Amino acid sequence: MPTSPESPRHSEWLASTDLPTSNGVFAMHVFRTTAPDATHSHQEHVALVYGDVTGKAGLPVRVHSECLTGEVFGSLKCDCRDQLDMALSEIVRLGAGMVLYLRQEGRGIGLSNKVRAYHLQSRGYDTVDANRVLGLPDDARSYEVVPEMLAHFDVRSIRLMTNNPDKLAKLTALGVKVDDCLPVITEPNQHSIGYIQTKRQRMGHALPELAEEEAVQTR
Ligand SMILES: Nc1nc2c(ncn2[C@@H]2O[C@H](COP(=O)(O)OP(=O)(O)OP(=O)(O)O)[C@@H](O)[C@H]2O)c(=O)[nH]1
Ligand SMILES: [Zn+2]
Repeated sequence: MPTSPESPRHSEWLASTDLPTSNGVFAMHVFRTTAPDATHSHQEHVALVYGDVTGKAGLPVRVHSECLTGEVFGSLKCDCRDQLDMALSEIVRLGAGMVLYLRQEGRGIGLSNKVRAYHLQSRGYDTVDANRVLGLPDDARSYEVVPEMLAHFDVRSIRLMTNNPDKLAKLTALGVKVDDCLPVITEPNQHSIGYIQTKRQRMGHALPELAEEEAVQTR
């Protein structure tokens, strides 16, 4: 997936190191958004790479958006951390792949807006309507850095680890060659089941219909 020499670059490679993790040893590469007009400019994004990916076609790739509340604090309101863990262990099982970790907190609306949306959700709004009440888009993410990150490793095509058809459409529109999608389906708990149902019902995610009693009970 070469980026054309005429197209503006949105990112640059900055640094890399080996990173031993509970799933195995990954190579961590840091990129920075550079284009002045790019959404979330000057953010540092990460490619977490496992195995030999150079020149590969059909490489398993998870394009993952930052979630401080779930991934750092263990919030049970979403499935982001479970999806990240699932993607990392699946990539290791498959022998090669990468997670592109993009700093687009709260589907791109930022941390404070996401916390405002959570406050509205505690008053009964779902995740889509909470954003709308705040005058924000349902999904403000952009993925311009993705083809450039993939081109850095000369990745030819990917198997996209997602349930989200909008993410697939946006990546394809940017020239990313997606051979197929690999589902990333997690087990809901009583705090996340409404959020996961909203993804299915209002955002078109390819997820199974769930009954409330299927949620894992937590404290
Ligand atoms: N605005 C908003 N963002 C949320 C909420 N819960 C999680 N997020 C953010 O949603 C992003 C993850 O998006 P999802 O739609 O869950 O998943 P996805 O990556 O688009 O889809 P998959 O690839 O199938 O996982 C992360 O940036 C989270 O911070 C919420 O209630 N409101
Ligand atoms: Zn989350």
